[in-house]
Amino acid sequence: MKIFSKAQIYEGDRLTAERQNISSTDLMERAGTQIFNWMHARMQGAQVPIHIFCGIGNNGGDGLVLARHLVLDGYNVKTYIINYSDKRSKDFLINYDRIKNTTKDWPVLLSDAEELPEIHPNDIIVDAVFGIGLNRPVVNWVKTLFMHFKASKAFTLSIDIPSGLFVDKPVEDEDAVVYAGFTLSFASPKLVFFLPETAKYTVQWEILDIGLDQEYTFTTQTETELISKYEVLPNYRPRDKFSHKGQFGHSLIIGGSYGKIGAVTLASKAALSTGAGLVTAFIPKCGYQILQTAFPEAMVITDDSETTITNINFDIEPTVIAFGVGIGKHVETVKTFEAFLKTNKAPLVIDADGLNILAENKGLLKLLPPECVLTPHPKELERLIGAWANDFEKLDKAKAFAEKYKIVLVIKGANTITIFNNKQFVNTTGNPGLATAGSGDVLTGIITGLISQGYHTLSAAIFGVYLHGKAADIAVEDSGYESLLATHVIENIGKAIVDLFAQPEQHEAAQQSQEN
Ligand SMILES: NC(=O)C1=CN([C@@H]2O[C@H](COP(=O)(O)OP(=O)(O)OC[C@H]3O[C@@H](n4cnc5c(N)ncnc54)[C@H](OP(=O)(O)O)[C@@H]3O)[C@@H](O)[C@H]2O)[C@@H](O)CC1
Ligand SMILES: Nc1ncnc2c1ncn2[C@@H]1O[C@H](COP(=O)(O)OP(=O)(O)O)[C@@H](O)[C@H]1O
Ligand SMILES: [K+]
Repeated sequence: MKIFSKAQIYEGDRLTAERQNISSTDLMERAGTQIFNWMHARMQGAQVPIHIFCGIGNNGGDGLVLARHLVLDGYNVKTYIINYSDKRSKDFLINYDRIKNTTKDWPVLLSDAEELPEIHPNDIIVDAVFGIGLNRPVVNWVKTLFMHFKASKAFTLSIDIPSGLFVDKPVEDEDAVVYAGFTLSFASPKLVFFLPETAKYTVQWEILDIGLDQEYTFTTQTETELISKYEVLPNYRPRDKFSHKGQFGHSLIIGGSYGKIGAVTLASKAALSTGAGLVTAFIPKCGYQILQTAFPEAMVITDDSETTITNINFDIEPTVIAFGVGIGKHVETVKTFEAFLKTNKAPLVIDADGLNILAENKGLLKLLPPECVLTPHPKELERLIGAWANDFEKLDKAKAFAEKYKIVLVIKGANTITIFNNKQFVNTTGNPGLATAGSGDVLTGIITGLISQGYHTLSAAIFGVYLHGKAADIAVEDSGYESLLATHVIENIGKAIVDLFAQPEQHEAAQQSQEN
């Protein structure tokens, strides 16, 4: 799913109105009505007090449309205008008149923190104070209002985006943002729903289809894409009936050191479980028996050294090479890595201490093959690109770094973001169970296994991150977060692949056809 920028959303609104020959007021009516439908389907007329807080722009206008429909359907509604500016938008004003003509219970005007209404924990708050038009910090009394929402413990439904949250800037004051239980967003989800510093402002979100011009939504190129099953499926490479293992490539996993042979075992298993034709592990001598016993499907080549990688030397022709899991940063390892990079022609996936070696020897970066995959967790990323002040700066620095070295950069975390060529792909699978030893090694193996079969490195990174998260999502159904082991993720890669082709559950299918 595309994540549109603020400018693209405004342009989509404008073009939709023009091409469908409707007014912006009609579009707002659609938006507010969709929210009403969503609430009505869930509330079925329940007389829970609903407090609707509307700003004076179009987000507030959406809130007024919703309020009018709820009033007309007999709901228990109280509407407030948050009068933070006298520059009311045209469509706000039209809907202000419309609600005044609908009910004698006119919206209450709030202009300071003295007169905030009482809100009980079982009430519902609808937050239509600010939408994507927020462009400067909110004034103090509006911040007090947002803190009042939070203190009330009432369920808060935000329209389009939690008020106080910028679409493209970091939050400066955490109290000046609404904490939403749910956000109903138009056009596309907002990037801030997925970033570590701002995801907490909405527990859940959903997109409401307001019928934006389809040509515009299909053809507009976005900087950010949200990756779910429907984005990875078109890149899936089906297998031919007569295919043989020679077609699925040979993965070489270089890594391990004394006490860290498990990392290579996990990565090797993951590569083969994702479909690599052959896997060879290149490890120090001490790991030979361990690996061959733990994972007989893999072949093994040993280094000259007993405990570390000191001399990368092999007589096979790997399709892809992974470097770094469990490898350490021994001076000899760094030397042999440099020598290896100077002659290597195979696509590369670099993880763990492989990344730390790059960070400490930045000259090596220019030796990386084009479209090489790097999979740092946040600490490794910081070592590579330096510290950042906020999530936006992190992404900017990461994009510049990826661009400079022409690499595919996989920033691991709760919503792993893959960066390539100034585009960012935000993953939607995975869960906190993955915060466990070895889960990153498994990801390295999965991505390597995909490249081995002929996936382009970028597709392999995006698809691999998706499969890794999905396998973990399936695994936690049995294990719970706490008991998830990296091994369980490997065991469920198969189910994650099968799930790509699963038909939606009946209720999902019904919901989808309703939305269409
Ligand atoms: N396709 C779609 O997505 C559709 C979107 N729609 C809806 O429109 C919403 C965007 O509406 P919007 O542009 O009117 O902006 P909104 O957020 O209501 O803010 C209002 C104004 O407040 C101002 N302002 C900014 N910061 C401020 C501050 N700190 N303190 C005080 N004032 C501040 C600023 O004006 P300024 O004073 O800078 O001139 C701003 O313009 C969008 O989120 C969605 O809900 C639907 O209706 C139709 C389809
Ligand atoms: N809270 C979380 N939600 C989703 N995925 C997570 C979470 N925490 C970690 N992960 C994923 O788990 C993996 C951890 O990788 P890494 O930190 O390298 O682990 P290790 O070094 O133990 O192998 C990454 O793919 C990351 O995206
Ligand atoms: K809002």
